Amino acid sequence: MKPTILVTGGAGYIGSHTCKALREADCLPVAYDNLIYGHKEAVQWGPLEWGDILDEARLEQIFQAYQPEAVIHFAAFAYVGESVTDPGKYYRNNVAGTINLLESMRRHGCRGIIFSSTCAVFGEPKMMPIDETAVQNPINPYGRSKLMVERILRDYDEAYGVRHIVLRYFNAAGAEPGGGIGEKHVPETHLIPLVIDAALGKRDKVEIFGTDYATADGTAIRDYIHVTDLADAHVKALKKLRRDDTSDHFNLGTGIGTSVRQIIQRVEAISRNTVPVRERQKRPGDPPELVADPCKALQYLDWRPRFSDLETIVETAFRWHESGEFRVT
Ligand SMILES: NC(=O)c1ccc[n+]([C@@H]2O[C@H](COP(=O)([O-])OP(=O)(O)OC[C@H]3O[C@@H](n4cnc5c(N)ncnc54)[C@H](O)[C@@H]3O)[C@@H](O)[C@H]2O)c1
Ligand SMILES: O=c1ccn([C@@H]2O[C@H](COP(=O)(O)OP(=O)(O)O[C@H]3O[C@H](CO)[C@@H](O)[C@H](O)[C@H]3O)[C@@H](O)[C@H]2O)c(=O)[nH]1
Repeated sequence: MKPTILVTGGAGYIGSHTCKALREADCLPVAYDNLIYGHKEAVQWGPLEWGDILDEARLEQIFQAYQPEAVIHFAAFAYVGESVTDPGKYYRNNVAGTINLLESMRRHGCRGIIFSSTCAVFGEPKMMPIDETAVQNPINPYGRSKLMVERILRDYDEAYGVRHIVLRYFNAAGAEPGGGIGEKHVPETHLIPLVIDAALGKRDKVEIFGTDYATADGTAIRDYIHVTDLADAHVKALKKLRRDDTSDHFNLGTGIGTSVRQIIQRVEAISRNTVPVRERQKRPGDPPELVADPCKALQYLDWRPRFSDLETIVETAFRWHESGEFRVT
């Protein structure tokens, strides 16, 4: 029997890519998603169970039906700006929803969870690159909701023996190299899909938020990590959880920073089109530079990014956006 893994948010961007990787690793991924932001067409490697993590009775049904060996927990709201204007929505979904999930796990003796955290838990770090010892001081409710869950996970480990691996992604990007699934957030706020849409003429321009940062070209620097590499890290984390039965946390990035202008140039090169830009003020709360120190993940997760060079990230994202839709590969 294949091990069953409950994947909350499995119809979303990173969740659907992880379901594919789980299936390739001979697991059965059960996607649990309320489809608020997910896409049922993205669920191709196991069943889709419609449901909300805020719905305790539905969670109970799912745990009874599948008795999952472990949970990979992506379901959350992730719009930083909205989290500032509507924090209650974020704490309820991201924090209260996670507590429901943990309670179901506890009741059913499910003792392992992999949690999607973010580099936003570090706020505006003083030292670059950011390793796992950096001070955690998030500057918006989204980042704080994720940090709260990190703390709650520690308490559940200590009190009930529920083990966790926290994976703090930097900027997820790119699309499945086979082309069947990719990034479709509605509304889209992420840089790479917006720049690609401008190159494809689906938007009239892209806005550059801040051109006077203290960086080489004045625009903000991020660490873009290919979604397929992130998916692989979840499979590796699952193996580690099984093997070691201890909780841990990892920063997931490449260690390489890329500026907004460098992204635009790369999209222009791949699309052979000019991307019209408009220079704007900095977006509030955007740090100038966020780059991971991935050494701990490289050493202890036995993980190597394979698709995260800028060329492959932009190329796979461009091909997927050009075709425009999910399809079975
Ligand atoms: N995309 C990034 O760059 C990035 C970076 C760091 C962390 N993260 C985190 O990774 C996770 C996945 O991000 P993504 O980009 O794939 O987002 P996404 O919106 O594509 O996926 C999230 C999924 O969760 C579902 N969902 C939300 N609330 C739910 C609820 N209450 N019950 C059931 N399902 C619910 C949505 O319908 C969606 O399918 C999130 O937790 C996000 O905070 C993302
Ligand atoms: O139209 C745009 C959109 C973005 N940016 C800039 O591009 C960079 C990347 O922005 P974006 O793609 O929106 O990602 P982040 O704001 O870095 O946030 C993402 O990455 C975080 C981790 O770094 C996650 O926690 C969030 O969920 C996820 O949205 C930032 O400097 C933005 O200011 C622009 O200049 N123009």
